[in-house]
Amino acid sequence: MFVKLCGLRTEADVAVAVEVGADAVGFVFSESPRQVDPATATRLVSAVPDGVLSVGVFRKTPVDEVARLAGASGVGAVQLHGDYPKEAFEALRHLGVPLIRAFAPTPDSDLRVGAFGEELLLLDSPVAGSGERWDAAALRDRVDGRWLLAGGLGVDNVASAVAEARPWGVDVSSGIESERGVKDHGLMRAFTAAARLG
Ligand SMILES: O=C(O)c1ccccc1N[C@@H]1O[C@H](COP(=O)(O)O)[C@@H](O)[C@H]1O
Repeated sequence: MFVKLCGLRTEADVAVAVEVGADAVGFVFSESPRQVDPATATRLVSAVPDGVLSVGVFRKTPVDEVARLAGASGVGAVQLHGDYPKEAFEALRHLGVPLIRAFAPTPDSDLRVGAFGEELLLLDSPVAGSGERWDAAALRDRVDGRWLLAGGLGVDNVASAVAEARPWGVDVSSGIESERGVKDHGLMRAFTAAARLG
């Protein structure tokens, strides 16, 4: 089970994520209570060791700005969250890093991994980063391959959510916080362990 811990803001957050065995860590570049400025992001990315994927998370940021920020910070992957069209993924291909297509699925969504040229699909609740739980059980018959489940996951529900939806991995932000934007290191550890129980 691939585990991504998202919205990290301090070096201590990164150190704990690495220690508890996260596969990926996310840094939010766009407007959010978890936003990190470019200099902080660059510093945090450089603290992520080989073998752990550092992901730059973007929502509503223009694509040329995404390219500039991702390139300058050295992130190992780019997550485009929301309504980015296929052309946005094509425009970022030159960065040479894996792209993650993240959105809230509707009955009409194209759920084929790679449909927009992405390496990973991330299916989330309607309001990204809100901690809102949603019913993802029906997805297990609609999507397969390298896809991450996100949205309202926490220590108490991640194992059952994984059993129901059968994702390749999980992603979490709110469920590992003591307050919005502040990571709880105990919850980061407990979440990572719980995600891998099933
Ligand atoms: O976490 C944010 O503030 C955020 C901002 C902009 C785009 C995506 C964001 N987070 C993503 O939301 C889910 C986690 O949601 P939850 O808080 O666990 O419900 C995850 O994909 C994050 O990358």
